[in-house]
Amino acid sequence: MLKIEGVSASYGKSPVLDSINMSIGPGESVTLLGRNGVGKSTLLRTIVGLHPVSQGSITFLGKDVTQSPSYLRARKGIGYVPQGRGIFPHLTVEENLRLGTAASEKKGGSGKEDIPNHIFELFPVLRRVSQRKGGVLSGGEQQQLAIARAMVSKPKLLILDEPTEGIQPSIVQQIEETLIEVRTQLKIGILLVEQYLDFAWSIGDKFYVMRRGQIVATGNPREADPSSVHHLLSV
Ligand SMILES: Nc1ncnc2c1ncn2[C@@H]1O[C@H](COP(=O)(O)OP(=O)(O)OP(=O)(O)O)[C@@H](O)[C@H]1O
Repeated sequence: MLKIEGVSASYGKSPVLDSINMSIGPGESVTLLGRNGVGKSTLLRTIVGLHPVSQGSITFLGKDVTQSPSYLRARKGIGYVPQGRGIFPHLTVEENLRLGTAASEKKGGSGKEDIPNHIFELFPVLRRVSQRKGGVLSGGEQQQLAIARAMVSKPKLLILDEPTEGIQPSIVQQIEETLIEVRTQLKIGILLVEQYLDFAWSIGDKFYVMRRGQIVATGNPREADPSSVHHLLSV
């Protein structure tokens, strides 16, 4: 579904990504691990079209999207939940969700469409707080809103940048259960950047470890030895 081949990127003259190769099959769940500053968020930003690549290609559903603007990638089915959530604090939960419909390909993106029912089934708490402003929600509720907003446009691949950052453990578990449902019931692929290894392990079909802009290991969490991954993440 997503293929990244030889992707490099930089900030000015500083190289950040160095010949990254990665693939995600339909409905597959992939976690990207790595210490702070190794380039994980930058890689996600190149996939969604918010940062240019200097070399290599990104193919989504068989089409080269390397040069496509981010709104077209969203319409093709790439949903994105950025680090820090990126919700609109002064808009209500419902308004935030309606903005998510603007990325939808079929509806033409007027933003006036109904919020699909399955969103409130996946995130029951959002129905209860639908008229509250995004900014007054708890951290966990804001994260659920950010994920729900990306889901409104019915993505085929959902990309999440550290969804558990700054969230209390009980809510982490809720988010984990929601993502498992997204994958198993809705058959949506997931690419997840995560520092919290247990969470990454329970969700992923495949993992990649990044170090200094390169992929240094990949494997299946069910077969890999977690201690060797711990080691890679600690050196
Ligand atoms: N806008 C920017 N301009 C210049 N350098 C940047 C910019 N954004 C990130 N960097 C640098 O690029 C490198 C990779 O950053 P990136 O945010 O992709 O890493 P990360 O692995 O996601 O880290 P974290 O886990 O802390 O979010 C870091 O050295 C960072 O300082």
